[in-house]
Amino acid sequence: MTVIATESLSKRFPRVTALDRLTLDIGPGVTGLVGANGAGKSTMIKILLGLSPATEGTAAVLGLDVATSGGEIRERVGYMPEHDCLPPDVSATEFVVHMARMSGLPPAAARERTADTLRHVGLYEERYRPIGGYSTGMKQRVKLAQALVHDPQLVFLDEPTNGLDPVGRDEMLDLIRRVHTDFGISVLVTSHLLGELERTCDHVVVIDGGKLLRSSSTTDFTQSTTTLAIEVTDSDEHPDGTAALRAALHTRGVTTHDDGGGLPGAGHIFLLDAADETAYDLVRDTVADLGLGLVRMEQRRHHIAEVFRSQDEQRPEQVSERAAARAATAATAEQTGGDKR
Ligand SMILES: Nc1ncnc2c1ncn2[C@@H]1O[C@H](COP(=O)(O)OP(=O)(O)OP(=O)(O)O)[C@@H](O)[C@H]1O
Repeated sequence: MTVIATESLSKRFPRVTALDRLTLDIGPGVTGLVGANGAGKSTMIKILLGLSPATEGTAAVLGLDVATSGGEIRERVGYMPEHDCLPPDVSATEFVVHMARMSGLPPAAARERTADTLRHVGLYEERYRPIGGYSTGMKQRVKLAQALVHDPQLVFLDEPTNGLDPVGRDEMLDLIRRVHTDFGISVLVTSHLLGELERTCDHVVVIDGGKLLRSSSTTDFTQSTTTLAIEVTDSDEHPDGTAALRAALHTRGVTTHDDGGGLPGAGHIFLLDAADETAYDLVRDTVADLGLGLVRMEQRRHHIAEVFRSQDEQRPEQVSERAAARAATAATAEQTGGDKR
């Protein structure tokens, strides 16, 4: 089943091509639309909502043509805009009830749905306080609630983690995942951070400068590697268990590497290439011979940003330097919990 389909979709402004012949076929579930600032994410959402006409090409949302059925699409789709657009003097309840009424719900149903939705996004206790006194995270939740209150089939969430600290981002990403798992609502969520989408999304679409770089399931992006990450305990006999194990493996002909991948506890973790299962047995036996405890032996998965770095190395003519630099910037920003502004 297709939820969003575009065919050679383009949007040209006088000075810039915001979308350049984008062809996509997106199914149900949680889909991430990722790209740096100015990549064309918000423009795409506005076209899909039927709010802004495409210059060329076609697009359909839930089987409805965006050029002719904008009203019907907006009845069935929720939209969380990127920028702060909330009235400061009213409470979350008043605002969300108002938005529910605008969507056509009768007064009693609007109040009931508002209470349910605010509970779902974790704002139930605060629902009668004026929005002006809310934190950024609470405001993002109000924006999410108003997008969900009319029980849409699909929601567009434009940069919902913007301005949030790492804990707030994790909570928002969990909430987004639950929008799909608890209510069966499909989600299109945009982000400029490649890495945060791999935990949340079933499918990821990457655009750069309005062009499609890749559209794949998240598991295709993050296939397992043949690299093993190993972590062991220290012992009285081997106060640096990691060094002892690496030396022992070295004498048995196995080359190990430092972990450069930012796994938790990096420094105590090292990597080795495991071409086949004998490597697992060798590590297990060597750890046992040394009398150490094995904390972790796991196959590493690719991170999405790494995929772009390696694509750039392999196919420089197809993936622009600018795209790789942006991917790297996004990955760095994410590691430091940074925000784009
Ligand atoms: N109404 C407009 N008139 C002219 N140019 C526009 C207009 N809207 C967007 N653009 C340009 O189109 C390009 C894509 O913008 P868009 O807002 O879709 O990017 P984005 O990926 O959502 O980035 P951001 O997260 O910064 O909003 C940018 O170069 C932007 O300056």
